[in-house]
Amino acid sequence: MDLPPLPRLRLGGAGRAPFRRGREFARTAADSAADVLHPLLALSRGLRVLAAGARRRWAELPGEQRGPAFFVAAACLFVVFLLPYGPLASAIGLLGAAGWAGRVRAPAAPGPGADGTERLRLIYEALVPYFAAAEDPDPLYSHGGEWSRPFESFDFDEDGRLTRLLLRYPAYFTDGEAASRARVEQVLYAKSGRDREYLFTWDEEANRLTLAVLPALSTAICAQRFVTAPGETVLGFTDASSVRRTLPVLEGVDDEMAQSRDGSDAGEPADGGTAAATRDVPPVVWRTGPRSTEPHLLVLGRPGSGTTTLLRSILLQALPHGDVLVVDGSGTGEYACLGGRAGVLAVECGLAGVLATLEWAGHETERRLLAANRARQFGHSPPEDVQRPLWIVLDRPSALSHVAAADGRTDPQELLQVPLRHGRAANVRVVVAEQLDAAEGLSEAVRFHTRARVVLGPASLEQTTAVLGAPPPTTPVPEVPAGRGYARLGAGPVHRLQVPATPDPYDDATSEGQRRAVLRLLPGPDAGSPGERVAATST
Ligand SMILES: Nc1ncnc2c1ncn2[C@@H]1O[C@H](COP(=O)(O)OP(=O)(O)OP(=O)(O)O)[C@@H](O)[C@H]1O
Repeated sequence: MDLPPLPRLRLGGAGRAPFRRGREFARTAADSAADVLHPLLALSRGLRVLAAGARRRWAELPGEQRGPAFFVAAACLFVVFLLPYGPLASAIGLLGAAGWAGRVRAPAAPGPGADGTERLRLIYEALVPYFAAAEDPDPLYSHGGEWSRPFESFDFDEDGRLTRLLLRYPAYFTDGEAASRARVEQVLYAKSGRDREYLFTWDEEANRLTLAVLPALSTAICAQRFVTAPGETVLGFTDASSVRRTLPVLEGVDDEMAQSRDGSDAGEPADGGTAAATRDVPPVVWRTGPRSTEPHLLVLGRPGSGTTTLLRSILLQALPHGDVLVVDGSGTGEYACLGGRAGVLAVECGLAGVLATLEWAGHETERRLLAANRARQFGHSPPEDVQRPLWIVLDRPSALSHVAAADGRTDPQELLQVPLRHGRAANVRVVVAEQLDAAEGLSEAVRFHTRARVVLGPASLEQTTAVLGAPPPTTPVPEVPAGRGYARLGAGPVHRLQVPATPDPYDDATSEGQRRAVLRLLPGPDAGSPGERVAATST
């Protein structure tokens, strides 16, 4: 038998209306009264404060001084009474003082707490040897000194850990010298906890240094079509403070796959993790083309740091607008997914094939250069095939150089001279990835012409500085995820970088979501064989 429905409760019934109106009237009246009485309340509070202060002073006064003090006060009152407008002026003065004393003060900002104070004191003491000078008559930093003087502001997180510190330092500190800065940064890094990444910002004009804890860069961005202009390649993503631009990207493709498998349309993924969502993220964009000052790129990293992944990501972005030649020096078949695709002229790993391909690339660069020159002489724009970029992508060329030297053949890197030297005018871009410990095997031409640089994975400060030509602005990362590193384009600033995950779709370890994301970006099969394409382009 079905249960009968419960009668509906009438919560907002007509009988309650007079009560509600009465309550609203009482609230409005109370608010108005509070507004009108607010100055009076402040004055009475101020008078109470003044009276309490006077009582405390009187109580603190030694007994023998009370008589003279009373006499002086009475004399002053008498003089004021005799002065024209004296009583009125003193009444106004008293009301002013009461109003000031009775004003409502904003609650004081919460302090750093006992642990935080101790941490700040330790940091202060550790900085004394670097910021103190014996000749300074009024040192900002001295042993046992007051830390709150130079430390202008600071923030702690909910665990009581320092997240930001703004400090002053004396003008005589040599903040223009990298070594002096590095010493101070090292101390702050050690004293604030080595398990986080810090950004140091030196304001040399104002003698101020800011330490800020950086959040980890997102590792949930996978290969996808980025919203970029022609000639722009996204190397990865960085901090919002580092670049002014953002790109909308889809984050968490694995979650998206989990949802589509479950049939759920949106919201929480099946495992309770974060759902795939579009976010605006600051990118590191590398601009190539005839006007680019950094037409070629060098990527260095330890084995497993993600250099092949970055090259794959660049290739997938290049393919819709250009032709690519891939030289796989390690010969592990990590570019097999590109074989036979439209726009892929060749994927070579054997020495003979690599030499033939690079020789062709040299001639093709010269042909493009001549065609572009001729068009310019006649005042035309370059022919269409010259405007279509040619990408020469080499992974671990030093391994092939070694094989060539052992075999008495031409070094493949020698064949890169023409594309590297004239690539900018001929719309040819060279991308080289090499392992850090084999960087000495790179030719002079590669080192000289690759002005866009990326370092991935764990690397010492010296190594990173040597590759980028400038030290990174942040401290080493405690745990480096694959594809994490630094990028520098020409003489620009050094950016933190996280490369979008672009795994080999034929690798068994690749997740289903990422495999599909990469396959979706691959062009369809080429009509002719790769060899035919190279031959056709060269004629
Ligand atoms: N940006 C990234 N996000 C997620 N995983 C990544 C990223 N980059 C690399 N990986 C993963 O790290 C592993 C190594 O990457 P990769 O093969 O690109 O490194 P590598 O520097 O080329 O090393 P090796 O020369 O040994 O192949 C792979 O499993 C890859 O999927």
